[in-house]
Amino acid sequence: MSTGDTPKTPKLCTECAASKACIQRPYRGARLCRTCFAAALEREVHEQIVREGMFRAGERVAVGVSGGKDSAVLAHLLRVLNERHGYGLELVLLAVDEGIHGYRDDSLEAVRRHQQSQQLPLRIVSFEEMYNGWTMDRVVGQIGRRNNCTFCGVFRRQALERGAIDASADKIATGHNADDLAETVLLNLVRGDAKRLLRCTDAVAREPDEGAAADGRWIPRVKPLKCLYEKEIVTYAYLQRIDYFATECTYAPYSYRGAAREFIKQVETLRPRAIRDMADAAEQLQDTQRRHPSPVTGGSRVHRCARCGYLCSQPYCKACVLLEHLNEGTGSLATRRAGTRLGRE
Ligand SMILES: Nc1ncnc2c1ncn2[C@@H]1O[C@H](COP(=O)(O)OP(=O)(O)OP(=O)(O)O)[C@@H](O)[C@H]1O
Repeated sequence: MSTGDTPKTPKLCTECAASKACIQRPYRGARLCRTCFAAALEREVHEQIVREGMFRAGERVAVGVSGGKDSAVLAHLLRVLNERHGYGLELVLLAVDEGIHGYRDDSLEAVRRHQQSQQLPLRIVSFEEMYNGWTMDRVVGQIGRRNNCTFCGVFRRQALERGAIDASADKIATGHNADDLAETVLLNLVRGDAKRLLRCTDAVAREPDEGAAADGRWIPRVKPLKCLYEKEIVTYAYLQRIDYFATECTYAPYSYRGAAREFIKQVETLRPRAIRDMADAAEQLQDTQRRHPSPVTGGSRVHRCARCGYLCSQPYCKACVLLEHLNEGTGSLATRRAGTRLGRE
């Protein structure tokens, strides 16, 4: 046999030193086998939940599910950990139908399959019902493909909030992972939004954000998967045979976030730690700001939107401003003016 044909010895798991490693963890570099990896990931998410004091016994938690990998894994993990560690939570799946034909209708099928496999109650709310017939397909029909993600993000945030209130939930859990957080840090940086930069990596939202409250209630949001890399979530889903909808949103290629994602993926290939380090840097800045508060990054005054009553930092909330523009046929101007005042008022 020539040297070129020498079979490679499989790398063994650094934890048990017995089985073949299936993944190299991007942050600390450990190579783990299937069993040790799944155990480590579940332990880390549990530790994160406990460390951050994410939940209290008896709470009803609305798990935001889109049919994608992150929220499918989140729903699975919360159910498993809730049973294993006796958190005492009541879990309910909450899906928002943004009205994107050929994307959300298919991914909602995956959500319905998750409901069956997880045996959890499911609630679906839609843009069409909440925003007077404005599905994302209609929004794009008016404003085109550029900037439509702004509408989707603002409306979805409020839709999740309203759905959670209808479900009498105490918390909203989302499947944001470390890659999502790194993208958000970068986007806030390039937008020059120092306030959001400091709080965008919180595992538990500490204060209400735009659109994040109604009827005097504020439902805190939690991100139990914030330290996991996308690659780890995909591997875990594969190992646990969690099925999910893998197609990208029809409108994603035109988004600003898409550019940030590509950049971060490139950086990750050179330095895998970079993803977690970006979020850690934002957290360190936040710690410094708490010790030495500055007017630039301090909390903004929050009050009720004069139209719908949701909390906002401007006279009207962003959802109302965007909706008003759509109704007047000036949606493409809206992203420049969102958060200021309504056209006629
Ligand atoms: N249509 C939706 N309905 C309910 N929750 C949603 C919806 N879209 C997103 N979310 C929540 O917000 C999180 C982050 O959403 P994002 O748009 O970044 O999708 P993602 O990173 O592809 O996540 P996923 O893999 O779960 O789709 C999701 O994990 C989920 O918890």
